[in-house]
Amino acid sequence: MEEDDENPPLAVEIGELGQQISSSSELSITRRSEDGDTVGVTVITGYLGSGKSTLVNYILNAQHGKKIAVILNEFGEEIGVERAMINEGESGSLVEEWVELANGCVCCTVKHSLVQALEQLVQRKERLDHILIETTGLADPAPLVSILWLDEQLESAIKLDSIITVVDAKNLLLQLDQKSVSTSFPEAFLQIAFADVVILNKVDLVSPKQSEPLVSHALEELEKEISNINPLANIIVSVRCQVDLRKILDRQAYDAKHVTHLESLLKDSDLKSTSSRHNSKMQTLSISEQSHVDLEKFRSWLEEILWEKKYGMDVYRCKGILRVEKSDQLHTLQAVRETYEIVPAREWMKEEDQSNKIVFIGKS
Ligand SMILES: Nc1nc2c(ncn2[C@@H]2O[C@H](COP(=O)(O)OP(=O)(O)OP(=O)(O)O)[C@@H](O)[C@H]2O)c(=O)[nH]1
Repeated sequence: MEEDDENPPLAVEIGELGQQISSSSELSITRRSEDGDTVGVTVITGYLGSGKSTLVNYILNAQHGKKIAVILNEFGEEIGVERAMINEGESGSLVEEWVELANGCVCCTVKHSLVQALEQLVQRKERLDHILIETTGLADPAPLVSILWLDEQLESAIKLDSIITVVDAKNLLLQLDQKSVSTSFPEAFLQIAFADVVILNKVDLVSPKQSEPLVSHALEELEKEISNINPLANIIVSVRCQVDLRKILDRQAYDAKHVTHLESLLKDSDLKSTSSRHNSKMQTLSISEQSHVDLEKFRSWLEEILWEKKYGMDVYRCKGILRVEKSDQLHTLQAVRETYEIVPAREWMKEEDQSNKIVFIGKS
């Protein structure tokens, strides 16, 4: 990139490779912007070639009036290839600011770099509304989540907004059937299991020579397969990732005070436990229980499951709504792997079903 004296590109120096951050408490992203707002971070994951870059480009070029920065991380690329791009909002014009992420996979080797890149972007917060992180080959977003999903009390300047998984409609079933080398599941499973939103992309390539009813049947099957893996994810069907941005940005999927992400739990009084036909070990377990829970006992029980794997369960994702003893507040439960949070969200409404509802997504 050419340097221009008057308007030099902002290249962000990133820390050394291999510097690991083991817990979110070591992080230093604690500055709050002057107006007190936090910047939402959306993690975009998905199988090779599913359409992640297409989505990022679509978001950057859309006329949404938001200033959005993107951090790109491509495993195995040369250092210097990656960049952060910022959409200047109103005009929709792109300003490229280069954030050079060191070579490596976000989930293991460049966490520190990522944190620094985020800090650099947040420092210039007055110009930013949202940050996208596009990842490649990220089978397990849990470590990333532990970086981004910070407690509000830490006064973080950034906030995990949601995890979006882009899925290739033509190849999904093949990808689910693939043998995995590094984990006990093909990575396509894990990416869907962790997603808050699944974009079922490339639907134009699903049986294009067949008649319309057959195509919609094929799509229904795909949606069913995704729901079997993760019944809590919102599924959006797309061609070239042209989606309604209101459905993917500002989801606030991890914001305890924002319970819309748990709408499906509230609505669905009859959640079913499921398992994917492609890998019978990947399961969803749903619990619905009317009695109030003792919060301390509940925490111990949950910690036994998440931390001690007491019942042999390996939980990737868990969401729930709790009816807590001696409280008129609906409490929300969120867990990603071992990290969990239970927070009072709002008062129960008289007309709603005041049951505890919990969904576990995982193994065994
Ligand atoms: N036919 C069709 N092609 C698409 C669609 N979406 C994306 N593509 C094409 O699929 C190819 C891969 O898309 P990318 O956006 O680069 O996918 P990616 O997930 O970023 O790929 P990697 O970075 O390699 O993981 C490109 O040639 C896109 O133009 C779609 O909905 N339909």
